[in-house]
Amino acid sequence: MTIFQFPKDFRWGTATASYQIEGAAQEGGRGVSIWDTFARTPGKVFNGDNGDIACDSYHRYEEDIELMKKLGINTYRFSIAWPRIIPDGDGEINREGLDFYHRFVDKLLEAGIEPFCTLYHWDLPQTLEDDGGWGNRRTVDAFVKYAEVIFKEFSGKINFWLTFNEPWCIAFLSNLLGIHAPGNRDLQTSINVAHGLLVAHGKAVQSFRRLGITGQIGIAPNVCWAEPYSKSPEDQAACDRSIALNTDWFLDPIYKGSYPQFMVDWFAEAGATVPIQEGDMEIISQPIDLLGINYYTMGLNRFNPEAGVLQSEEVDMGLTKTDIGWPIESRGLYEFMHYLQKYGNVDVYITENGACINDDLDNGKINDDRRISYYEQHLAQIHRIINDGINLKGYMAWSLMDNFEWAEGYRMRFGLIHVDYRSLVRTPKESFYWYQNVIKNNWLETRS
Ligand SMILES: CCOCCOc1ccc(-c2cn(C[C@@H]3NC[C@@H](O)[C@H]3O)nn2)cc1
Repeated sequence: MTIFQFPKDFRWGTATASYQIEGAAQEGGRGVSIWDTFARTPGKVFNGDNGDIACDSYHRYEEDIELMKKLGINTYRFSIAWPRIIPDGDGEINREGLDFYHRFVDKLLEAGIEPFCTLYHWDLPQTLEDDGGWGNRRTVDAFVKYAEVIFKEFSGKINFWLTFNEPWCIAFLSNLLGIHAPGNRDLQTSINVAHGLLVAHGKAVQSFRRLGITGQIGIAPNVCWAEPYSKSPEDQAACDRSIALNTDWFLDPIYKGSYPQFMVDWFAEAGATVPIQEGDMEIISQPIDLLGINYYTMGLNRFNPEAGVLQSEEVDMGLTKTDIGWPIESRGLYEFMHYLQKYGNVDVYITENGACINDDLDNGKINDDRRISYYEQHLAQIHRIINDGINLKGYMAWSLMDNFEWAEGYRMRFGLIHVDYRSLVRTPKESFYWYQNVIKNNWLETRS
């Protein structure tokens, strides 16, 4: 048994997102999002599941906050649904939507829990997608208007802000691979989306500074750490492309004011170019205060000319996998955090980390020992990272509770709390009590 002590001001939290937990999709003046549309498109989401009810957190948020208090977290990452605030994307403001989030945030603050707010966690108003989505500057301007409404409403209540969750998913998973909403499958479209969201990010940060909003603002890329299958230059290059598309493609423009040239050249070969307008890169590279990092797994990659636009394929490493099929390898988090140092020792929060383990109720308990093992391994890496002097300031487990896992629907469960989707009864899993103990002690006690 080993004890890993964490810094006294380390933030312990959990994370969720609006479309995945709220439900009440046709209530409170909410408009239609691209995920409402995508989920209703036959074949896009497992079992035809959708977010109409989800965990019903729109109505049950007080119960959720009681469970957060019981867990002992001091930070809670959530997202605001743009379609609740400006239902048609860039028109009238919906006061009822703002009032819902005021009630929610006030309850969090009452419970002594720091709100950590994501402005955009994938639920784009459908009207804007109908008019070209993130590739249309109208959407960029609409996002800035939405962000300014939220900043002015919640300045002083919310002090931690993220503009976008997982830009790689927004751009490439959703517009090149077509696996998430809106389901496009086009390289140029995905590059246009990536650029549009980066400009929107930069403009929102400019507004944040101009309006004198309290707190810190950043963005939350997801990590795809990968190592080469062999020492061949081709396999190493395939690895580099895979990592870069999740990380450098977004963080180079933000921290360096330019895209990674080797990737720009790679896409040019494929006939796609970045639609940069005069002044864009200066806007995108506004200084930010923090980074959210979402880590789940890592890959072993090799060159394969048939393997998609990156010509990079993952090889099965024979590692234990979670129930969604992702290899469990916490070392990738450690390696990635050192890779990230090329942007400087910036303040980082792990804004998502967790395991899909589909254990169900067994005599009223959920003995999700595999999830405990996953967290134990990854928190041990977090401790190593902090010990190496990297400014890792906090950790948010994905997720507080089981919820709508996008194209997987409700079959994939990431929660510390089990949700019965018929009764909506919440049941803390054994991992909930394990994490509760880590938070109470502010140390990790490994079992081996
Ligand atoms: C066959 C080709 O496959 C390509 C990869 O396909 C995927 C699918 C899904 C993901 C994915 C899902 N999550 C968890 C979410 N993060 C944000 C939060 O909302 C969680 O629900 N992270 N990454 C990645 C890649």
